[in-house]
Order: sequence, then C-alpha cells, then structure tokens
Amino acid sequence: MSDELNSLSNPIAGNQALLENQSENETRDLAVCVEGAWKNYGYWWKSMTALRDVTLHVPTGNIYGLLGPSGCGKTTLLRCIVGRLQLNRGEVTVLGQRPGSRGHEVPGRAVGFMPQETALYKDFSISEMLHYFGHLHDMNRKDILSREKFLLSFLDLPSRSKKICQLSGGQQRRVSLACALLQQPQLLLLDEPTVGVDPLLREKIWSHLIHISQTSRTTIIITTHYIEEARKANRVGLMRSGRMLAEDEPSRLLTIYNQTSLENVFLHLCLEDQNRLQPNLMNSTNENDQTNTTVSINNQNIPPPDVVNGETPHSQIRRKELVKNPVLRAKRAAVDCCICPKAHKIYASMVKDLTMIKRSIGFLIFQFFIPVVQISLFCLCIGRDPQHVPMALFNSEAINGFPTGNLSLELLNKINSEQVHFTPFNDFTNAMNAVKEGHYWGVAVFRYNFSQAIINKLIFAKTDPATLNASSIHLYLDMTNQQVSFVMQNVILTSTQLFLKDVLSHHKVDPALADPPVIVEIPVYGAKGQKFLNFAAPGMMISIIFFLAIGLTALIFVVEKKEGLLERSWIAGVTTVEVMLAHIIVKFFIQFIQIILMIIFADVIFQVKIEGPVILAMALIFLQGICGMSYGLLISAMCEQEVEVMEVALGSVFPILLSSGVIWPAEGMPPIMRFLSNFTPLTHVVEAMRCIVSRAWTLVYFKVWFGFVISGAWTCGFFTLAAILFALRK
Ligand SMILES: Nc1ncnc2c1ncn2[C@@H]1O[C@H](COP(=O)(O)OP(=O)(O)OP(=O)(O)O)[C@@H](O)[C@H]1O
Repeated sequence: MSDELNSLSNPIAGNQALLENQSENETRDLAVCVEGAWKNYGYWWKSMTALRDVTLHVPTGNIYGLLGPSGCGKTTLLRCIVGRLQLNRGEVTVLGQRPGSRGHEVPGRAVGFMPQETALYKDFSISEMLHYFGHLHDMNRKDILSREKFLLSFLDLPSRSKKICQLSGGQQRRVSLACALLQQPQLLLLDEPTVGVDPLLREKIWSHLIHISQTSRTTIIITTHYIEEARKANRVGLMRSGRMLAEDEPSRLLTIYNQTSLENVFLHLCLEDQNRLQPNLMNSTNENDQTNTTVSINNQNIPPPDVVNGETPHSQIRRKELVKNPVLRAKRAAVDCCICPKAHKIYASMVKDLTMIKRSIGFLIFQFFIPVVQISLFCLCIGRDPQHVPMALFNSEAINGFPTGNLSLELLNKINSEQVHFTPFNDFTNAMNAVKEGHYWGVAVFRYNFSQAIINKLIFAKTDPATLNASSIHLYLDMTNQQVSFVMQNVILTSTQLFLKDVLSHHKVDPALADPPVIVEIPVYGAKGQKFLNFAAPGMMISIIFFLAIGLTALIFVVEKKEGLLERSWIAGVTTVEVMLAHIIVKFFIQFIQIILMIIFADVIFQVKIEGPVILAMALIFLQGICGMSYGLLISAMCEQEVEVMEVALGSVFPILLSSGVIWPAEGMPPIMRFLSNFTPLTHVVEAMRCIVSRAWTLVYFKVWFGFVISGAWTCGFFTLAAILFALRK
C-alpha cells in the first residue's frame, strides 16, 4: 500500500514502476494500452506539445473516465487511440493491435466514436444518419432497423424522419451518441457524451454503459467535465497540461488522498502539481534559458523533450519498444493507400452522397447548367469577328464633286457596312479629332483624284509616286485594339481587291490580274473560313469540366473535414480511396449529363462541329473531369478552410489555363514557356481534344492516345498525393 501511495504521489515514478512490473497476462487483458505517448501539433519550427509521456491502461470490459480541464489533451489522446492521430513518440495498442494495422477493425467496426463536435450531416434525417453508419459497418437492414428502434427510445429521440438540423443541440449530441452505439462495438470512445443532457437521461446513459460493459465486455473510455459522474467508472485518469497526473480506481483515489469527492482529489493533485511547477518555474525564469514547455516538464523531473527527437529518460527506458516516427509514418501512409477498397463502404458513401444530392435538387440542376451556360457564353462572346466597327471617312473626291469620276463610291459600296460602318466628315482635322477622342477606330481618306489615279495605275500602268499615292485609300487607325484593327484592315483589303477586279473587267482587262500570287487550296483539315472559336472551343470544354470538378470536390471535402464528418467516417473504417471512389461514381452521372448538355449546345447550337467520334471526345472530357476531382481532393488534403481552398483553386486556374494553350496557341509562347507548358495537366489533353474535334483523329494517332495517357497519369498522381497527404497529416 505504501508503494502504491508513493507511486500516486509521484505519478511519473508510479507510472514507470507500473509499466515495468506489469505482467504479461495483465497486458494481454488490456483493451487499450498507451505507453510513453508524446504528441506535438504543428511543425518543428512552431510546434505545440499536447501529450507529454502519457501512459494509460484500460482493462477489457472496464469503463475508464478520462478527466481533466479544457485543453489538457483528452481529445488528442482519444484521437491517437482511435488511429486518427499518429504519436510523435510512444506506442498505442488497441484490442491487441496497433490502430490502423492491416485487418484490424480499429478504426472500423470494433470502435464506436462520439466526437466532441456533433459531426452529423445536418440535412440528413436521424434514420438516414444511422443507416449511413450501419451500411459502413456492413450491418443488414433488419439489424439497423432494430438498433434504430432501441436507440430512438433509449435516448429519448424524436421521430426517425426528423432532420438533424431541426433538432436541438442536446438532441443532436444524442443522435451522435446513437451513431457511436449503433454497431455495438467492442470499444466505445465517448468525448463528453453527457453535455447538454438532462440528469435523468444522464443517469440512464450511465446505466446503459455499465450494463454493456458488464454483459458484453464492452470497453468504454469516456471524457467528461462532470468529474463526479466519473465515480461510476471502474478506473479514472486525471490529466493536466498533457500529462497523466494519476490513474486508478475512483474509490482507491478517494482513500489514498483521503478525500470525499473526486473533484477534491483532482483539486489536490492539481495543487500538488502546481506546487511542483512553481519553484522550478522560478529557477528556470532566473536561468532564463528555457522555454515554457521545458519548464513544465522540468517540474516533473523529466528533462525537456527535444521536440524533434523527443528524447527523455522515460522514453529511453522503453527505447526498444518505440519506433522512430518519420519512417513509421511514411510506411503507414503508404499502407493506408494500399488497402483494398471494400464494396459495402463504397456503397455506404455513395448512398450518403446521393442523399446529400437529393436534399439539394436545386443545386443539382444548377450544376447541370453551369457548363452549358459557360460554353454558351464562351461561344457567344469569344472568337467572333467584331461587327459595326465605326470609322470616319474623309472622301475628298466626293467633297469636290467627283472631278475625276466616282470610283471611290464604288469601292465604299463594296465594304460590308455590317462590319465597318463609315461616318463621312467634310474636314480631315475634325475626322482625326473624332478618332483621337475615341469615337471612331480610324479615318479612311480618299484623294480628290482617286478615280483617275486608279485608271492610270491599272489601265495605263502608271506607277509614279503621285499616281500610287492618289490611287490608294489612306488609313489612319487607332491600333490599340489589335483584333478590331485587324478586322478593319482585312475587310478593306478584301473589298478593295473585289473593287479592282470590277474596274479591270469594266475596261476589258482580265480581272485575275488583281489576284495575289497565292492560291489557298482545299484545306487538309478544317475549313477555309475557320474561326478562332473552332480553335478555342475544344480547350474550353475540357477546361470548364476540369475546373468545375476541382472547385466542387475541394469544397465538399474541406467542409466535411472541417465539420469532423470526414474524420468520423474515417474512424468508422472508410479509407480515402473508398470515399473518393464513391464520389467519382456519384459524380459520374452528374458529369455525364453535364458533358452531354455541353456538347449538344456547342455542336448543335453554336456549330462547333465535332469531326471525330463524339464518344471519344466525351470520354476525354470525362477523364479530365476525374483528373479535376483528384486535384480537388489534393487541395482539400492541403487546406483546412474554405477560403484556403478558394485561394489555391483560383490561384491555380489562371496559370494552368494561360500556360496550356487553351486561349492562345502554344506556338506564340517564348520557348521556355512552351517547354514548361508540357507540364500542365491540360496542355496535351486539350491538344488531343482539338485533334478529335477538328481533325477527326482517333486513338490510333499519337497525340490522341497520349492525351488520354497524360490525363490518366495526372489523375493517378493527384490522387496518390492526396491519399498520402491525408494519411501523413494525421
Ligand atoms: N489541430 C490542432 N492544432 C494545434 N493545436 C491543437 C490542435 N488540436 C488541439 N490542439 C491543442 O492541443 C491541446 C489539447 O487539446 P485537446 O483538444 O486534446 O484538449 P481537451 O482536453 O480535449 O480539451 P476540451 O475538453 O476543451 O475538448 C490544446 O492546447 C489545443 O489548443
């Protein structure tokens, strides 16, 4: 007894002695065994230690009350036990194995976890929520319904069809508890299950927990702020500042510390701890060479941990049992990615995704039409020739009463007024001023003897400078808009060529003389009047689906992550691969309809003719959509908040779009950019799409199959990185 007293008054020494003397039988009978656990949050340059050499032993079939003030590390410890967080140092054994080891059902069916936050899908009904977890645990419908009936009445919940968002905070927590109890797990981890519960129901919950621990040997770890209710536990652990102050049966703690309540025992231990801290704190402040972290550790006679190496005498004792963390984490991350997906978990995740979609039909319809609206706007606004371009006209020949003929009028009649619209001016200076003020895109000037000069040049072959000058239209252009000035010049040049032919025919000269010595034969691919739209539309179709998939996937996963929903599903045993596969399958149908609608609009309404197999074009767009989803998943693995997702997604949209030759041909880029553009996820896929759409190429052509290969490779790359990152960021 005196040994025990010693060990309790000196907790670390006590824990150490306990560890060293533990018999093998006892260890085997432990449902949860945590030894020398160290856990840091953050990175080495800014880390925060949440657990400091914590040791915890929970025998099978026991109720363990984990007590301590807010922020002492209870939730962190539970998340380590359940396999969601990896320790920086130390070892956790749950139901005989390391959590997350192959074939182990922790995380999975063997553990029921009720997190502190509600972590429920707010638009689901109570029944849908229970069915989701039931399907994840591979329970059949009959079992789910019978458990649902029991839990609804036991936890005093309203109708099964009531939506979670319509429940009070306390009722939502009880639904959360119901989800944890649903599959009758071997191990129950409940993070403050009795908060917001009335005393009668609290009593009922405790009776049930005692009942299942006695009849089914369920092991229960429960954290609570109501210290006195933990008296019903078989064992309690008292934590403070990431350390375990004491761990024993409640009655023994009361006896040892000669107190009447656990509250007082805890107070006593805290005071003792505080007294131990105080002198060392002073010392350390005087020495002025230690951080706050090291101070608190010093006070327990434990030398400061090196955050990176985590070395302490205590951990050195068990050095052989502990495994170096970074290698271990990398190995475990790789193993996480290689777990074979299970059909029932994919099914459960799919039902969950479909239920979410069912709850927001309006948003679903909106999703169908986003690509249609985008491609329509693109086809309407981009790539068409500018029309009704306003130009000023100073026709000196007309002002002077056509002294040498009216050929200038004939030429002006040839210019399509739909494209260039002339406004006549009687004064050249006024016309120029109007251009300078931005009312017109330029001035076209005819000399007073234009008609005579044209005849002299064409019929009498006069080529003196005065004739050449007078027989030309002089254009003074505002060239600030390249596209507008290009169209103006092009229209005037083409019309002038037609005009010259007319003049030649009129004077019985072969009009072919006016043709330039270039003959554009029937094009190998495409049509003679090919528009910019035909070049850009294939790339846009790919880009629209790609970027839409990025945004939606990243947002969905980050919201689920932030609200603890993803973590809860992971603890129920779902892997990232399963979640993602379910997401892709459900999104398949949405994307399928999006792609069909987009192609119908582009092809039928906006005449972007798809010369090659439509199925091949659709398959490529679809594959790129999956690539976008994988990239979205990677973004959600990196980000914690929606705003971060928006920043990363938007920040990558333009660089990818601009450098992949979607908007402007890659041939126009500087050599270095052209080389770099090979490494965007869009460049080769867009090129393959153009080949299918404009050249009618199929998979036998290198550029087409290479596009498919590149899209698949980026998809696998993003997906693998996301899965590893999710596993590593535990
Ligand atoms: N993701 C995180 N990143 C950084 N620090 C964290 C993170 N989660 C918890 N912490 C810190 O770790 C310490 C322990 O937190 P934890 O949530 O485990 O405490 P707790 O005992 O469960 O508190 P409560 O009873 O209020 O839930 C706290 O100081 C907290 O600020």
